[in-house]
Amino acid sequence: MPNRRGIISSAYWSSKESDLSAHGSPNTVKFHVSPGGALQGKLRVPGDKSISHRSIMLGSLAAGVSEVSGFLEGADALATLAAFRAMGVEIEGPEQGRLRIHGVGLHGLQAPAAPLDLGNSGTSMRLLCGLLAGQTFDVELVGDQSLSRRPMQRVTGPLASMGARIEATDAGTAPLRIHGNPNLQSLAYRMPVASAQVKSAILLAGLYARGQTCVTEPAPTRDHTERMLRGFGYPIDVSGETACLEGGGCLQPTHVEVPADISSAAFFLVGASIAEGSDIVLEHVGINPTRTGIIDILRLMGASIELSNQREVGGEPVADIRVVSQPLQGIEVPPELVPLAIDEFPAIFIAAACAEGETVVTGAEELRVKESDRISTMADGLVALGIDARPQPDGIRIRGGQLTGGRINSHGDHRIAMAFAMAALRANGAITIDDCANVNTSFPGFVELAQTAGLQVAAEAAEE
Ligand SMILES: O=C(O)C1=C[C@@H](OP(=O)(O)O)[C@@H](O)[C@H](O)C1
Ligand SMILES: C=C(OP(=O)(O)O)C(=O)O
Repeated sequence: MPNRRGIISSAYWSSKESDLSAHGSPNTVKFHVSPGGALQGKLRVPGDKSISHRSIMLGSLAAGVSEVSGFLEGADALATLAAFRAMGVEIEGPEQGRLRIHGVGLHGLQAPAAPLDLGNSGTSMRLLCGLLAGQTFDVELVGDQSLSRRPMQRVTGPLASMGARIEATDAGTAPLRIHGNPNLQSLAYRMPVASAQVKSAILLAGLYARGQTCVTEPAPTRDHTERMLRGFGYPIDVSGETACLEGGGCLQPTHVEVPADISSAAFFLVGASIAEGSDIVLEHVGINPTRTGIIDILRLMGASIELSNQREVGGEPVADIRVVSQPLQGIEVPPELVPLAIDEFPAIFIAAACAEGETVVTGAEELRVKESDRISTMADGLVALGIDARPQPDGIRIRGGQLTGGRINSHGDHRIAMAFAMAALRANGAITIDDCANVNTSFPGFVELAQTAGLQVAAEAAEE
């Protein structure tokens, strides 16, 4: 409950937020961030969201008990977990990031009694479209207001050519009704958009299809599905930009160790780079090369980022990352890095606002169809803080300058909220950020961890 000063305890967050985000909640939480300060210390951010989703999905389809450690207990991954429980999978935990999933095998899922509510999570909805297309039962998938606006045709289209029958709204959005078809055809699909969600949805449908399903991507995207299928003993052939698998195999249970999420670490990479006097180490962060665009982009801007203790954990590369503050320069972000940093642009735009000169991002139109339109939401917020930020159809131009204090509407987008919280490190006045409840979708405990590191941030109950 909010206490007398309106500060919200973490217990209140964890008990309430998944409910709130799952139902297109009113604006119930705001962040108040005092200006200035520096980031210091050793931090471990929560588990990787993409890998956490996939651990539930593949663990549920395996023939036997799998264990997961480091699982992200955020609302998005918990929505996936609840969906599989509703389809008859026994899942013990999460208890401090540990789960025991009693996998039911490829053909053991049962019809859920009610629509599956995936809250704010695009990954859950798109991957489930593929995984559920070949079942023997029908399912309805629903989400919050933001998820109900996001394009689903990119998965329902290719899945339809495999024989999937998925009804959507006229706009191609959720709610989705999946009519299970146990006789899916295989597919060779060349994706028009660089999207790991589309690639994964088709590969998951391919598990149920007769013959070989192949997906070719226009540029590399995160490959956690491919790596984890291998970890579950499922043969998958990746050659160049094409991944292929045969349907009808069997997943063997395994132990998935989820590394810390580089997308959550990104806020601290940027915060420590921009705030003079900062020196932090982020421990045990996943550095899969399909996710490290943020490191490459910040280094091109002049950031001081060192990796140490590089190792492989459960099929994924991991490292400790040290960041020391450095003056940044504006750059033209190489378009080939865009898919490798796709979720990190809200944070990168804050780095750009603190850099000397202009930063130009192109080839990033995908940002317009995330939890919010991240190009216009970020541009509006930066302009509100006195920065020259010009949205373009496929990106943005940002000229670095002095950030002022001000009030930001995050439009319920977790990454916008956290990015602007870090901006306060370089602002000359306080920043208030509205509509922050959804930070819990990807980063439970953000406020507490950021406070520990030195950010003067408080979560407060918003006046309703
Ligand atoms: O596969 C995944 O886990 C994800 C893929 C990306 O989406 P797209 O596939 O739409 O680029 C990313 O933005 C999302 O946060 C997670
Ligand atoms: C885009 C994101 O997630 P999703 O697509 O799963 O909602 C994100 O976390 O930034």
